[in-house]
Amino acid sequence: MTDTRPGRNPLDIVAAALRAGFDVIQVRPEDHVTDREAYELTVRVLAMCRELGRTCLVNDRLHIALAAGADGGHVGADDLPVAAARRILGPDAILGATARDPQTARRAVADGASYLGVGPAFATTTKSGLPDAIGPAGIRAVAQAVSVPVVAIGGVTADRAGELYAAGAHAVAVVGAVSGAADPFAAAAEFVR
Ligand SMILES: Cc1ncc(COP(=O)(O)OP(=O)(O)O)c(N)n1
Ligand SMILES: Cc1ncsc1CCOP(=O)(O)O
Ligand SMILES: [Mg+2]
Repeated sequence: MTDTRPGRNPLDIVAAALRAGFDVIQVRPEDHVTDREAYELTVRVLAMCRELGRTCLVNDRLHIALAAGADGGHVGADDLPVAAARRILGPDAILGATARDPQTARRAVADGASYLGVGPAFATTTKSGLPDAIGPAGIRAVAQAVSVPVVAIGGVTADRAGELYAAGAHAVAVVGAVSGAADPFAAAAEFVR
């Protein structure tokens, strides 16, 4: 996931992550990023993904996903409802939804989510205002409740990704462990390894 915090260089980090072998990039423009900036970032990330046959999603701002021609989007509790997001993106797009418990997860899938982002798996400082970490057990509870892929998110490090896969995660989503690393390529490669 892109890191648009001041002082970070999202494009360089995306390039490193793709070179290391990440399959999916989610463009996640934070609130201070204008639509124009988010669109331009998405167009550039999408071009990098297309060159390598990787997938590009856009968080929250589905109009930008559509305008840029991205593969889909992701919505959470403060964003468009999943069913509305599905109507906007159409039947074939990838649509992720955030869920922290089995009930929300089942509802999101019934409403059209094609994968679920589940967390925070562990404590994180990347996003404020999050509930307590749910740990591998929380990931397992959701993974057992649905048949779509579960993506564990929040405080994920390469060291701890294995616990999440063992709990039923299909993938992990990462911001800080790659973007905050002294060597983002090496950090991303460690995840892939
Ligand atoms: C893969 C994935 N999982 C969860 C989220 C979080 O979405 P949301 O809860 O809407 O929070 P923001 O990312 O919008 O701040 C995600 N983006 N991706
Ligand atoms: C957007 C979001 N939602 C739950 S945790 C999180 C941030 C993930 O970032 P990091 O990988 O740095 O903990
Ligand atoms: Mg959101």
